[in-house]
Amino acid sequence: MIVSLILWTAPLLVFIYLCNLYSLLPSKIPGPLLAKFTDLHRFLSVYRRNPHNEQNDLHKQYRDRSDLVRLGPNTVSVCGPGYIQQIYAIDKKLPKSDFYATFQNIVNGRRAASLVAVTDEQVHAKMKRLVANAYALSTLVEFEPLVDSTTHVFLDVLQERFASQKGKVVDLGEYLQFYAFDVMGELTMSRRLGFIDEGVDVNSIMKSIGANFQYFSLVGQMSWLDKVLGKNPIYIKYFRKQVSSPILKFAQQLLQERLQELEGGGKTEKESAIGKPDFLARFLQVRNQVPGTDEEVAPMTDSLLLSLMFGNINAGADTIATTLRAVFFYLLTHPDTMATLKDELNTAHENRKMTVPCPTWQETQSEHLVYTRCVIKEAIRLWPALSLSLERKVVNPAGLPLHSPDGEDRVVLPRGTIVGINPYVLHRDPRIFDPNFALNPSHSNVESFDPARWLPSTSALKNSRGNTEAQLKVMEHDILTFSAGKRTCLGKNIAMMEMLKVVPALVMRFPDMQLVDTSRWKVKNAWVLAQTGLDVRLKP
Ligand code: HEM
Repeated sequence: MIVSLILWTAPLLVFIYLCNLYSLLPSKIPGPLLAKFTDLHRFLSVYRRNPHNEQNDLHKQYRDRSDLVRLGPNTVSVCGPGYIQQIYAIDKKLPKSDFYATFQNIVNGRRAASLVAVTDEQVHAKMKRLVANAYALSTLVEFEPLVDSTTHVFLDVLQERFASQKGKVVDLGEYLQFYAFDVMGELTMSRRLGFIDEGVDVNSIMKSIGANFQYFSLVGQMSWLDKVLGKNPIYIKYFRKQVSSPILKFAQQLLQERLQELEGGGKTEKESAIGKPDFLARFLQVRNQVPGTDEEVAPMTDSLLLSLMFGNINAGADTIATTLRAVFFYLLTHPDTMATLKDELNTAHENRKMTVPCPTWQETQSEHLVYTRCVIKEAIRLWPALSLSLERKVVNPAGLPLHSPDGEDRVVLPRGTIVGINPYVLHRDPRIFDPNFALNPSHSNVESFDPARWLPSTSALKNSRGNTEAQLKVMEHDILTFSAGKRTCLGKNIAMMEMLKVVPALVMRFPDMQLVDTSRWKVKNAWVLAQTGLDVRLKP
């Protein structure tokens, strides 16, 4: 009996011993037992589509011992005040992990990485130099009319199809996604993708992007899997379509049309091709200006143009849709917050401080819409659209030193470690987002939706929580929804503008909207923290 027990357990012990050798991490970093030996732990967590909550629970469980939690043999999740700088600051020079490489597209048999997915930092720097201007704050004013026009169509369609019939229910979550995709189509290539008008997922574009996120978020946990599956050279050579995604096909078709205008057309066509206020025109202008031989920038090839267009829609549509769904779910389940918001919007409108239905970007930044900004800020805190660890790889042979805020807990993560912060988890750390936590640790409100936490102590609003400027600054600095450092979201300003326009527009147009049934609200994390079941009566 004892012999057979030894025979059975010996291979297991050898396996555990070998795995431990493979693991690079200092043993003092706590975490689940399985994560010590294999990435299967994090793979299964994403497979269950609930890694945000599971990782949040792990950090809560181990917080007394460490701000670091082991998610795999060489993967660490970090949560605590002050770590964003220690990991994402530009001088840390940590490249993105192979998780992102799985997100790279295949165009004509070759990898075509979008800005988000490129892992070679030199290639990224060259690409970014080419296009950063197109995303600058100064271009917002030019993009504004494109957002406004789509918002007007959106409101009219909702009115006509749903609000005009008392009691009719709309899947607002789905329509917010139609809206977000159409705005990105308009901004990128001056063409709505047709979702709002048709009221359906045209050419299954949304479905296909959703399926990509589901696949990549999963294989990204064991990135070698992608090399034997989707990026397998034999599969790519013999079985994969030249251009696989419907949105890539659509973008390719529009790119060809625009290139024909530019190359074959007369003077006016050329001017129109390059003079449009969209991203594609800006990218084409760059192509006209920058000679392809300059070593500091990447040549603007057709394939790069396509990747940039695709990247915009991929990065900017589902993220905004998810955030807008969260905003409306929170508003509709928090009547007091909704009432305060309506009050602010009505007062601003009556005092001619806000254009209706869409406030201008300038108006959204004014003191008259301070609570509106707090609502969005609180939604992106509790519901960061991308809710997996934003992984980076330690490449410095000396490793990456990390220390707790008081400097007492110090660790050096060895070269080869994958380290990251999950915004969903960080944003629930009461040490950062509940300034009263130190005084009253058993009554933290960090998990509740409370826009007033962002109001300064000087605010005249009656429900101000009275946070000091210094406390607010700490909170602002630890918001990671749009990432940080040199890989920060380039579309952040555009995203904020879009949300700060459409939320007031919807609330003003449909002030009596009601949630039909909260039990249909379901959440699945495929990197995008997507929800379904936001059924609403716009006119009860
Ligand atoms: C609520 C909306 C959005 C959220 C939450 C969001 C979030 C993010 C995050 C977290 C990253 C970095 C990922 C990482 O570090 O691993 C990122 C990158 C990026 N986003 Fe966004 N995004 C949003 C909207 C947009 C929009 C509207 C656009 C385009 C107009 C856009 C374009 C990009 C691009 C180009 C990058 C890559 C930047 C680089 O690596 O240099 N995003 N976004």
